[in-house]
Amino acid sequence: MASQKKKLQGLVAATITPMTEHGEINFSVIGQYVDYLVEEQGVKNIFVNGTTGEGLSLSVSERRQVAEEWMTKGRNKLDQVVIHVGALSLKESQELARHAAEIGADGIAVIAPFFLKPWNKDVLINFLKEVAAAAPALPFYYYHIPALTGVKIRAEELLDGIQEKIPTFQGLKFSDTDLLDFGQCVDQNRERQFAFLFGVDEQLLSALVMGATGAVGSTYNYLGKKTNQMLEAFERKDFSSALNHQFCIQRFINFVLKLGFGVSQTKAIMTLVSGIPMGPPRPPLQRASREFIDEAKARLESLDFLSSTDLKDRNLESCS
Ligand SMILES: CC(=O)N[C@@H]([C@@H](O)[C@H](O)[C@H](O)CO)[C@@H](O)CC(=O)C(=O)O
Repeated sequence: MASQKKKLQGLVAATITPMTEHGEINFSVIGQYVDYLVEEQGVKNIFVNGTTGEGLSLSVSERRQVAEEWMTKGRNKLDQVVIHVGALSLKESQELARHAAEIGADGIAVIAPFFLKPWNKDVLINFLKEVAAAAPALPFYYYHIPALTGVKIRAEELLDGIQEKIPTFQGLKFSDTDLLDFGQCVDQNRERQFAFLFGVDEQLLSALVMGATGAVGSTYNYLGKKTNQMLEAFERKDFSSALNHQFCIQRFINFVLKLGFGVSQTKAIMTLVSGIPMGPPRPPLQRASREFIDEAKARLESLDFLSSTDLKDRNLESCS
């Protein structure tokens, strides 16, 4: 059985994997990155080697090293470190799960295999169960991201009876816009202590209303502070403020989505906002264009999401 850890809640930053200009992992900035998340963004939980972390573009050896570095640098600073160990190969996934347990991670998450795909719920559960069994003391999270995996098995269906099959099952990371599916996951499991972690940052407020217990996302790397203000407003039932915060966040995400937004752009924005070099993404992804960076920077400034000192006076639509 999974050891009784504190339930994962609040914001969880889906960490970026920093890289050098030569495409190697830049371990040297991870310590600084931890401090930035904790001190500047108020985010103390991380999700390592997921989509944003380009986990599936790294070798198994690199994934192990990245996980170790976050564990080492996060010790006594972070609350929880969840490692994504999903892979196409069950063996690799199990190796990564065992490794996560060895280094003292707080949980593991797994996406559905996306090349030779599971064709129904039972087949998917069997795969997940084999991975979870490799780390029997670690809380297990299913990472539902159908737009990227192409595995469209509804999360509601998957959760039905999952704990009987996977005793360490602890929660769901739901990266999809289907709030009916998400709401039903919460509604049908009310008596269980699952974590329901929403993964579409621009819609988080709606998911909170549906019962999300936390959120995992890329924007919490640099909009964590802002999103925490929304969570606090929601907590004190100040829904009007919570909505203002969400709209503000939406203004930015909507803007970059229209320009074309993904992991490469997240790396560029994080570099801009934190000052920590995140480097380029790994091919096949291409680095964000100069035009994107300039436009995103101007938008961040106009929304007051960049801590430039001289901008306050000419702020047009400040979100602070
Ligand atoms: C498809 C995707 O990358 N979704 C992001 C969101 O945080 C997303 O960037 C954000 O909502 C903006 O659309 C996360 O759900 C991904 C994530 O948590 C991860 O990196 O594992």
